[in-house]
Amino acid sequence: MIEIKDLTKTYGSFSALKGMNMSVAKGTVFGFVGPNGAGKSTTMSILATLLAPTSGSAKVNGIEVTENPKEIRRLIGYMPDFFGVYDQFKTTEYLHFYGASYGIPRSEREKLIPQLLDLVNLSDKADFYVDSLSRGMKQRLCLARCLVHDPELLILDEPASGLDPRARIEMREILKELKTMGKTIIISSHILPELAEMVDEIGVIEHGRMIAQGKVQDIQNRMRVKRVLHIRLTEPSAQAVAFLRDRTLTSMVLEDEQGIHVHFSGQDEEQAELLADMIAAGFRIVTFSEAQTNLEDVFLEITRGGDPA
Ligand SMILES: Nc1ncnc2c1ncn2[C@@H]1O[C@H](COP(=O)(O)OP(=O)(O)OP(=O)(O)O)[C@@H](O)[C@H]1O
Repeated sequence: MIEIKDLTKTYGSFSALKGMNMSVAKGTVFGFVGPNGAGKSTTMSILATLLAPTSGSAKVNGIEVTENPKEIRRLIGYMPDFFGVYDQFKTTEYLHFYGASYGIPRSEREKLIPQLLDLVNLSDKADFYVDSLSRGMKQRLCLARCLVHDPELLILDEPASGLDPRARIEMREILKELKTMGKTIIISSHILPELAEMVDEIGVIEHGRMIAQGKVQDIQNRMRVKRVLHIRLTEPSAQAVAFLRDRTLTSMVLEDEQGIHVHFSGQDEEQAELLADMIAAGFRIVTFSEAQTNLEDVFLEITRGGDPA
């Protein structure tokens, strides 16, 4: 659905994108993550045909975005990170306005708009002024606006930003529904653990380059060069700490009231060996577990610098 190759964007002498590569298959929900200023919005604006790239290629459904922007706009629904919502309109009028802009006849819009309002849980606000909606409701209305022409691809720039936890959950539920409808969705966010639950793939962008892309689990596995092990013995043991510090695959061995925490750079086999060796050495182990890493840890690990590959 999306194929980006060597995409660059410079603003004056500043390079916001320095050779972006990214591909997203049809039907995928793709989480676009990266620190502030990494180039997420720039990439999304180029895909949405609102910004011209400096060089490189960005295709949606095989069509170069710069060559046929009109066709691209039929294919995509774009939700920017900042948007205005014409406060003097009522919710229904607002959607009629956008529907009409896409050339959808009134009779069709009359059927479509109640369905869209239902999808984004705003049916009870159909006759309210946009001005009177809460921020979360306005975000949902904006999402409905993106769906008016039934686009295949949704480009959502931080759709959950500024929402309270409850409103974020509501937004997540709507996105899940859109996924089941077969839409391809690119969503940028800083709320990474939430993203992990709903995306099929993530792409991590830093300093204008994609530094890791793949299935959430694969990236997590790749990044788990260092596992954090937690070992609790029947009683604190300076010998166990010394034993662990002596091993080649361990680092940062620390003991606190919860037990011993140790960074471990081996894989499953070596981890099993470590446990067996500790038991053989006579340490009385109560628990030996691996701390779960989540997407937040992965993100921090990756963006700490360097290419994880
Ligand atoms: N119009 C512009 N003129 C000059 N620099 C710009 C312009 N737009 C963006 N930039 C710069 O390009 C870089 C990438 O910005 P972009 O908005 O794409 O980042 P982002 O990853 O979306 O960040 P955030 O998470 O903060 O929204 C930033 O350093 C930004 O300051």
